[in-house]
Amino acid sequence: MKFSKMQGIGNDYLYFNCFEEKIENPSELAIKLSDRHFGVGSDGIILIEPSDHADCRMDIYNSDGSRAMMCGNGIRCVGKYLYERGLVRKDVLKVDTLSGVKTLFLDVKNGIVHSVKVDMGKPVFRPAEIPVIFSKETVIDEPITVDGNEYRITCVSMGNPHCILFVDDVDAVPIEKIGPELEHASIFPDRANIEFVQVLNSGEAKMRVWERGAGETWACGTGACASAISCAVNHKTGRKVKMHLKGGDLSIEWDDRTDTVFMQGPAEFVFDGTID
Ligand SMILES: N[C@H](CCC[C@H](N)C(=O)O)C(=O)O
Repeated sequence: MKFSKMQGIGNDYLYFNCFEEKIENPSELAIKLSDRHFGVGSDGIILIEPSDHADCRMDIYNSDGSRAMMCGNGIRCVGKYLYERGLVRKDVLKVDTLSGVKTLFLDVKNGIVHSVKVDMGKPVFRPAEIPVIFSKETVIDEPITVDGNEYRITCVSMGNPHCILFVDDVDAVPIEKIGPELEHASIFPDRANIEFVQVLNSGEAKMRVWERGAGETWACGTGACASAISCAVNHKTGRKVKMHLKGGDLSIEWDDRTDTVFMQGPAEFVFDGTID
């Protein structure tokens, strides 16, 4: 099996070209290969598959083997992979995912994709569709108690579930303790990605993420979108936010006319490999 290791601001996955390879049990493979001591080391694996209504289909599995609906950092890498490995020769692409078809706008110079802008679709606030078990119509700055600890949360789906908490200092968050407690909280029937956000000014925020099925990662694209939206709905920033993550920055814009969220950021190859 051939794979390409790629990363989007430090959120690293192993990519398999399923136009050429057949992957039998991706969940088991994700667990085995993601291990940073006994495997290749990654936050999960991503399958690039044929599609009859898009340029390809993206299927993502977290490092714990769970299948996810969408991956923001991953889809930018898929766009770069398709273009630079010659599967497509255009700079506007459609990638199908379990949360619908996304449109990608590639910034190409001399045949190299320098950054990718993704139409991430519309945020979803209805608890039943996130999903989160809550009695109100939205979960915006709501108090909850988990394992005896009080939190104020904002929940939104970007095709996958996100729970955002605002903090004064992201670097001081005991993420290894709070992350899994909230990821597995009973109010999240499908678990959730947990983001901790420190607002810097009306156009910038710093964040850390405890990802569902992967633990703390260096970045989460859907999480950056969910965090920027949460900043806006809580009146802490405007609708254009530069999100500073451990692995780098993402530019997020929530269009007030179309309700659409755009995410722009880099995508990089690390190395190609083969597995016997
Ligand atoms: N852990 C996520 C999937 C990966 C998303 C993330 N890496 C991104 O860039 O959006 C979930 O289970 O919903």
